[in-house]
Amino acid sequence: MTEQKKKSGSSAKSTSSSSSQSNIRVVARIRPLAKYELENGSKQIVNSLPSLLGSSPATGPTTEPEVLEVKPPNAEKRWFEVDAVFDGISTQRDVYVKSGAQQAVCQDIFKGFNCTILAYGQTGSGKTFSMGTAAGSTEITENDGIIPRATADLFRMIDERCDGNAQVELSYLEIYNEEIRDLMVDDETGGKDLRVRETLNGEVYVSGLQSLPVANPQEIGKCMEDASKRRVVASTKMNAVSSRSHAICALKVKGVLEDSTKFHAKLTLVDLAGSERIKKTGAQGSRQKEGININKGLFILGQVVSALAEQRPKYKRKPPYRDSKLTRLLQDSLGGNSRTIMLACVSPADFNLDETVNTLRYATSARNIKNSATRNVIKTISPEEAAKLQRENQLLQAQVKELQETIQRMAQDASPSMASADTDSDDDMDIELVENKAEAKRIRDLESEVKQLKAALNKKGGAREISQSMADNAIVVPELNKKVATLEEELKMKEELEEENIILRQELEEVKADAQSARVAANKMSKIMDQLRELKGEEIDKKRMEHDHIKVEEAWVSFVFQVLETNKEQMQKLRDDFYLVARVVESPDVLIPAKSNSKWWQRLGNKEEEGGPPEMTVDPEMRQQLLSEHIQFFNEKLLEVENDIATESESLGSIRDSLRQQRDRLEIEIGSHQFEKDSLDKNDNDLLEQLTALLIGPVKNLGDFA
Ligand SMILES: Nc1ncnc2c1ncn2[C@@H]1O[C@H](COP(=O)(O)OP(=O)(O)OP(=O)(O)O)[C@@H](O)[C@H]1O
Repeated sequence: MTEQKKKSGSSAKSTSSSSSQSNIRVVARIRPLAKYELENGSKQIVNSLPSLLGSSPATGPTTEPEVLEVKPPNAEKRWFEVDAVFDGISTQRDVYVKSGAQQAVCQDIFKGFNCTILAYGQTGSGKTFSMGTAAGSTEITENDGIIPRATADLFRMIDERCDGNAQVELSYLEIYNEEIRDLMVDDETGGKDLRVRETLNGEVYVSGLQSLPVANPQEIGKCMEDASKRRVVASTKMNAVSSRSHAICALKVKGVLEDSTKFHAKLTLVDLAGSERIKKTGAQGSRQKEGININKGLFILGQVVSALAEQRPKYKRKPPYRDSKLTRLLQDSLGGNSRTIMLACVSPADFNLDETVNTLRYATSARNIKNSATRNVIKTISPEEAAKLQRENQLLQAQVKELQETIQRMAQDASPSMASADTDSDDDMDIELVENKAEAKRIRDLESEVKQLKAALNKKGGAREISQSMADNAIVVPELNKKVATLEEELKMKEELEEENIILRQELEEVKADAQSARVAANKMSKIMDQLRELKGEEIDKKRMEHDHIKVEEAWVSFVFQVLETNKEQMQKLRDDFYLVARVVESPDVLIPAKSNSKWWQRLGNKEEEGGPPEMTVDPEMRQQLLSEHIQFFNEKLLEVENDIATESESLGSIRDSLRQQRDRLEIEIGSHQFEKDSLDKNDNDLLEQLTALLIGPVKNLGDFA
């Protein structure tokens, strides 16, 4: 069966409805660290905070908000509040029950509310895992996601509450590269590039989308299994089986409950393609084009979410539903006639920090979106009401009969005059008899009118046609009135929007002016930074020169030191010589070695001879005297020189130490100045960029919007 009008949910005319306003329910799921994340050394930085109320067993949706903590290694912690948080050890059942999905399927649908369950998040964050695909088997297993659980519960409830008196129809589509494809049929049989249409009362539907009756979860499982094979998936660096399209599965349910209440509702299950950084996924060629289209659709979705979530009346704007197929089809789920649960899936790894924070930001703002879900139910009437209506009906039937008889009589009364009007020749004669020609024309016109009336009355069902047209008018008039009211409302909204537009433009101008001053400030800052860098450079050069100078001085001191050391050695040698002489003088038997001690020879009163002093022996008395005299002389001299050297080397040593200290200090100073300079170089552009983004970003956004 082809679904001609895939209504987006508003109640049909015959349906009595009551509407309820509720916020979108947002839950978050943190999957365990993936293999690729473990391999690249990622750390877990996203965790659920233990609930103040303790963890309750999964018996129903959570009633108090829960918190999720993001703790980046080098930045401040952040917290996000959502309706429920699931972590790496949460089970598929926990998610189904505590998110509220089970309640939507088992209760809300049977109250006649449209429900949507939508998974959102970065590529590879666990959307498909959480949503799952319908299982072909009867048993639900631990790993089955929301879809198989929902379809199993749906049919169980139909058995319980409708005694089998219900019909379910399934449609399944994907949006791939901004093209809608019917996943229930092969491409060759059509189902490609389907159009989104809108009825006069604003209901959105996909023209030509198949909607197949299904009798049990297994049939759904089979259909979805076939459909999943048609869905576009591919392997990327971040997910071996990455969904490259947004998939929307809808189950339309209608039936009669145990108390004879008729209801109809739609359960929409959405598995979005994941947002992705093209660089991270390594997507190329057609994969890259897919990625861009995926991101575009999700970007518009983000815009719709933020427009709907805006709390400040001044900044409220019309959600841009029409800017993408995805948002047009989700129009009822976001801010419309549906009870909606949004499942935000995130990775726990520091590697995906930016994407996780983005997803959670959207998630928390989506919690502000208010939907107005309408109950699509028809209450059956009481026996008293039925009897009253029956009486009214009989009365009406009698009136109709009476009217029909009157009309018939009128038709018969008209017949004799018509009989005379039937012959053209008689007519001509009568007209000739009438003198006043104008009068004759009037009579002829009247006669033709009567003729037409007679024909209409005699025609089978003529009376019914007339009363039908009256009834139609009765329907058309209120409808026209309704349309006029809608138009008036739209006009009012338009005027309000125009007013808002003017205010926004003024604000835009103001922010633009602010941005201009921000730019000037940024330029100034850049110049100051240049100067600072220059100054730092100069300071480093100065310190370097000082350092080099000290190094030269230190080298000189070391050199002097070395000279002194040499002197010391020579002194030592002198002392040795002296002792040698002393020994010679002491012993009468030892001859003075002539050449090496010529000075001593002279000191003994001898004259220098060619070839050095001859070997000789000396008078012992004289020798003794000389000995003591020279020992004393030498000792004094030696002591003097040794003292000098010691003082000299002590002061040189302390000079050298202080120079070393100065040099070390300068090296440290140069190092820290260099580091500061490098940091200035590195942070300069970042700072400027950040400042510009901070001050100019809002203007850009406003500019886009304007
Ligand atoms: N809670 C979880 N527990 C265990 N494994 C998980 C969990 N969530 C996701 N995974 C695994 O992580 C991988 C990626 O998950 P999934 O395909 O569901 O991501 P996705 O968000 O649908 O990605 P894409 O947007 O690229 O389609 C899969 O191998 C899946 O089995």
